[in-house]
Amino acid sequence: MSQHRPSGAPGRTGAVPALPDLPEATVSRLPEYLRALHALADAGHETVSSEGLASAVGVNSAKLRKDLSHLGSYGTRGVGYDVALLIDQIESVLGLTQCRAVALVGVGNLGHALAGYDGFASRGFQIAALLDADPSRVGEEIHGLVVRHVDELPRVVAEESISIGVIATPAPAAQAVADQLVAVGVTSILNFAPCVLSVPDGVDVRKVDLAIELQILSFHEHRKASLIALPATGGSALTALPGGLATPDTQEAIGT
Ligand SMILES: NC(=O)c1ccc[n+]([C@@H]2O[C@H](COP(=O)([O-])OP(=O)(O)OC[C@H]3O[C@@H](n4cnc5c(N)ncnc54)[C@H](O)[C@@H]3O)[C@@H](O)[C@H]2O)c1
Repeated sequence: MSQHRPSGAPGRTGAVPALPDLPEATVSRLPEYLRALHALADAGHETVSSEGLASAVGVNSAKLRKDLSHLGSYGTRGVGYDVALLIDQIESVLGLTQCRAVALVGVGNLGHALAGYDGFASRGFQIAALLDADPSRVGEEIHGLVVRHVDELPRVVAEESISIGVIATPAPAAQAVADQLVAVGVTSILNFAPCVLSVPDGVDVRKVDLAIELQILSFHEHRKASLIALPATGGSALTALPGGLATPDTQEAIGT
């Protein structure tokens, strides 16, 4: 779901060693491996087979081995992967060895829910600033953070060393907010507004749209219903929908 990811774009610090330019699909699966590995570690497992980890994540084991080979991680024959080591490797590649400060712009219904969510801290992210354009929201305290006016963005980003911006404004305001974030040096944006953002080279944008995910699930529901409705005549079931759409991978991540 990345809207823009120029290869080799420098990060803000520019001080990190060169990392392999991994396939985007691999990058999107690494957080899922990480989550499964943390669960295995919490349950006391020290090693895991590629099949075990693959099934915990819901991918096939060949894909998992290929993904992990990009990290130089091949496991040990007959033993599998060292859970703690693999956690370290994935966290290192994802840049999760440091806590990243996040600014949330737009503190309405969705913004409130995000601001109140405890789960980011344990994954290496700290919501360090809440900003909104509505003066009536400015000054409100949510989870110990006071909402500030969006005009304060340049100062807040500098003070809090913000590296990631989250946009939870209505769609018509989102591009202007993205422009403001970029202007103050933010190079990664997570966009919840249902619109496509235009950003310069070197800025990564990911978008989350639950309505789109629901529409994809709607397709699967529609397809399953069409298969059930087909008479058992021996014809190809996949002709029930236009183009014989085969969708083998029905478990896709939402991309968060
Ligand atoms: N991605 C998803 O799955 C998902 C789910 C729900 C909502 N949304 C989207 O998230 C966005 C927020 O939804 P909501 O229900 O919280 O809306 P909301 O109206 O409750 O909140 C939006 C907030 O943005 C603020 N705002 C408006 N313009 C601004 C600007 N220029 N700078 C800073 N703040 C500004 C408003 O003052 C308000 O507080 C919408 O675009 C909505 O479509 C996405």
